[in-house]
Amino acid sequence: MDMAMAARLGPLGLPHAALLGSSAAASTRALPLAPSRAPRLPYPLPHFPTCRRPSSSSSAAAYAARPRPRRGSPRLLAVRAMASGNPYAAELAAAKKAVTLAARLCQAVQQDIVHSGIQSKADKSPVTVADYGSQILVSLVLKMEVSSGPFSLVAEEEGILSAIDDGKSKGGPTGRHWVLDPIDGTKGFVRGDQYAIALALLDEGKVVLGVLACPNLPLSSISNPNGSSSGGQVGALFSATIGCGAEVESLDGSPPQKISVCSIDNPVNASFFESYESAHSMHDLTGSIAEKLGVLAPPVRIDSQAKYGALARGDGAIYLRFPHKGYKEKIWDHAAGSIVVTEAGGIVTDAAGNDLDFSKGRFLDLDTGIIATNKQLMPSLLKAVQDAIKEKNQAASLL
Ligand SMILES: Nc1ncnc2c1ncn2[C@@H]1O[C@H](COP(=O)(O)O)[C@@H](OP(=O)(O)O)[C@H]1O
Ligand SMILES: [Mg+2]
Repeated sequence: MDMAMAARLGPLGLPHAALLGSSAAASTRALPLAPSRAPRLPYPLPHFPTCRRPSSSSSAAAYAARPRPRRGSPRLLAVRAMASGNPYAAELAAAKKAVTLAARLCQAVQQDIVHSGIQSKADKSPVTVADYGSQILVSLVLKMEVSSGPFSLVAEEEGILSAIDDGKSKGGPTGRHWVLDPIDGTKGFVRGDQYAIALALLDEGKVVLGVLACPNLPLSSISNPNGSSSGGQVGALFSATIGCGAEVESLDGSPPQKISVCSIDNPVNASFFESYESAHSMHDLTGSIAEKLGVLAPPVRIDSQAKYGALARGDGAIYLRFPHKGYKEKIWDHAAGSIVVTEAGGIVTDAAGNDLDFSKGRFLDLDTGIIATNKQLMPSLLKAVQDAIKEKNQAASLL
């Protein structure tokens, strides 16, 4: 970090109120890091409906039933479990608080970028401030709110200030690791379009919790192809915990609503999401997959894991992601989004139909692509994907 950047961040590396702007500074105050009155628990419990009990044969049930290390006082764990039935309730509440704060910072910076036309001058410093500031806020809130056990954060930004040096963690198959993308969809962020603050928790190599703050996503559903709003409330916070389903609420704090993927079983009625950036996903291949499947609607191209959120609440039926050869997917680009979709009843796999494996460190061990849809469409989607890839490879071998 250079000195100019350090000066723009206040003490402790927290973004200076002047940088946030008066409204953002006021809203930061409205969401205090510590409760103003002494509650019986050190954090407010979220209003979760009791978790559904996964069937005993499911991997979620086996996972939930495994012996787990003791974290926090036994009394606290008991109170938490009785109150919500969600063993990760405290972590979920902290994660929501963290990304909501980070989203407010990002919103203020994005407005500055869009209004000042900074992007055309190739001045990257506001993006850097939002990226680093978002990570600092999330890191500090998690540390303050979930203090038991060692703190491990796998994040996109590594080694900025000591406050976020935790982002260096390598992740892996054991222990607990927070996984953070402080601004996912940076290109969309700079353009004034969609982006997300994505935070997940890995426990023994599995994603057990995910939250996605999508400040520019309409709260109810996407009403036009680039994901922007044509009126109505904007700013959605998706969340999911393993075995407990997925929810959406407004970033301003409306009560959470359960969400589920669409139930479309005929591809003719389906639409599909993909990256806005053709450099991130091969639009020619996704077009060919859609054609083989019989999808008639044009692709809905939006940036970031907002796609996973939109899919999870049924705004569209399919998400296709096929990076160009040699690209290695990062765990922070998919951890939060994938659990939001699977807990909403969807399926997320690689192009061969295998579950994504988040236990291998900072990267996902795959190089073919990622697909997501509902259970009804997945078999025919997989076939279309494999046929399209085969055709593309054959065409390439003839060149
Ligand atoms: N060549 C590439 N192929 C695939 N993904 C890429 C890429 N270059 C960057 N990305 C990833 O794509 C993410 C954005 O995904 P999407 O296309 O869905 O908006 C980026 O996240 P960041 O913006 O956090 O860096 C980045 O991690
Ligand atoms: Mg990203």
